Amino acid sequence: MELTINALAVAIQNKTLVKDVSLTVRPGSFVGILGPNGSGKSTLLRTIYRALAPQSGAILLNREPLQNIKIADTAKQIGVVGQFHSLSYNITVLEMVLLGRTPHKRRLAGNNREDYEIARQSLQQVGMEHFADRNFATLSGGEKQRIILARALAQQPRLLLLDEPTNHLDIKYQLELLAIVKSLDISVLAVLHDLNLAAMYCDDLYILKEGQLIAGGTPDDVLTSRLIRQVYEIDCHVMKHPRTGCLSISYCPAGQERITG
Ligand SMILES: Nc1ncnc2c1ncn2[C@@H]1O[C@H](COP(=O)(O)OP(=O)(O)OP(=O)(O)O)[C@@H](O)[C@H]1O
Repeated sequence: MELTINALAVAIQNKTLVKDVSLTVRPGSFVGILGPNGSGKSTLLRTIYRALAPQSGAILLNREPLQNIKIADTAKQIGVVGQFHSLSYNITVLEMVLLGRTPHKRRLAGNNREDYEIARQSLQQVGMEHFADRNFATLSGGEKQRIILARALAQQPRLLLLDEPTNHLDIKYQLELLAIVKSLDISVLAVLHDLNLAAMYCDDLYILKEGQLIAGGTPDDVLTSRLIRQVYEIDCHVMKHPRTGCLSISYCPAGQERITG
C-alpha cells in the first residue's frame, strides 16, 4: 500500500502542530520519522490513523483520499502500535491478540478457527507463543509491547503505523522487533528516537522539527552530523559500521571533547 501525504497541516486548540508536511511511503517500504520531543511526530501519526482531523492538506492511501474511505475499511488496512501507556487489561494474551481480528469480523461475531490460527502465528512472529494463556496485565512492559505488535500483525494490515515501538524493550528485542517489522511485506511508517536503529532498518527517513519537515531521503542522505546538530543541537560522529555497512552515530555532549582521561 502506498501512503501519500500532501501539504498536511494539523491544529489543536488553534495551535498548528504539523505544518505543510508532504511525504510518501512507497509500497512495502519502511519509513522512519525522527525529530526532537514535541516536534509533532505523534500528531502526524494520529492524523493518519484518523484520531485527529487535518486542518488542511491531503492523506491518500493508494491515491484514494482518506476521507473517501469508510472508517471500517481503514481499520482493516491500517494497523497501529501506539506509545506505551502501561495497558493492564485483565484478559489473556491470546484474547488480546485476537482483538486484532475485530475489523475483519461482523459485529458480535465470535472468533473462528482462522482467527485463532492467525493470532497464534502472530504470537509466534514476536516470539511470545508460550505466553498465550498468561494474563496480559501481569506481563512486563517489554512483553506487553511485543503482544501489542502481535495484535497489530493479527489484523493483517497493509500499512503499519508505529509510535516509538521499541520503548520498553531491551536492545535484543529492539533489534528483533524492528527486524520482524522489516521482514513483513507491508508498508511501515514508524516514529523512532534511536538514530542508529533508524539507520539500520529504515529505507527512508523524514525529520520533523517544530511541526515542519526539514529533511527527507535515505538514511545516508539524512543522517549527517551537520543535520543532526541542526535538529538536536548536539555534536556527533557519523561513520559506516564495519559489519552492517549502515551508518553508526556516536554522540559528543555539547562542550565536552573528552569525558574521561
Ligand atoms: N491535545 C493537545 N492539546 C494541546 N497540545 C498538544 C496536544 N497534543 C499534542 N500537543 C502538543 O503538540 C506538540 C507536538 O506533540 P507530539 O506528541 O506530536 O510530539 P512528538 O514529536 O510525538 O513528541 P515526543 O517525541 O515527545 O513523543 C507538543 O508540544 C505537545 O505538547
